[in-house]
Amino acid sequence: MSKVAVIMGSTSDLPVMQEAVDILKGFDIEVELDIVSAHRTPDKLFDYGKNAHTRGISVIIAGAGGAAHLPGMIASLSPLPVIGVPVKSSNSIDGWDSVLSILQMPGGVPVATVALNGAKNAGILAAQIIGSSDKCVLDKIVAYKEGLKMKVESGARELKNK
Ligand SMILES: Nc1c(C(=O)O)ncn1[C@@H]1O[C@H](COP(=O)(O)O)[C@@H](O)[C@H]1O
Repeated sequence: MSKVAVIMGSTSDLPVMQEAVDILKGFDIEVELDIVSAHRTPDKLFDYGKNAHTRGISVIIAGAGGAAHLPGMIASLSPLPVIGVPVKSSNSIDGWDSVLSILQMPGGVPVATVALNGAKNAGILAAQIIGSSDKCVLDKIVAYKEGLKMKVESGARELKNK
């Protein structure tokens, strides 16, 4: 069974990153949660990036704020797809520091960057990557999208009846 790693630079990122965990669990996808910091725990970062694929992990979601080097460094070390979540941390320059650190990767080392604090979309994207080769997960994504459509339609009906 496929597993997604959700890692972040600090426990202070957890309120944002929890949204990725919740949506993945909603798709019945196993999650490995950890704190890894390129700046504060560089040895752990190297070990994590080099070995994640050997533990049955299929996708890595990495969230960090400020000078957010974690997603890019993990992408440099791992052969797995990495989804980066820019986190608006308390000391940030309105989140732009994190967005630009994660977004502007050099050629050859992609990080699929979602919106600021966009951990929920990171979780959905990870599920879609797994779903491209796992029919069971794909069916759950189809049902999820159907739910989104029904919600909009019921909102539109309510509006018409006002
Ligand atoms: N950007 C990074 C990295 C890294 O990129 O390795 N490690 C921690 N941090 C970020 O520092 C911010 C403040 O962290 P603290 O709240 O622990 O001071 C967090 O948003 C974290 O992701």
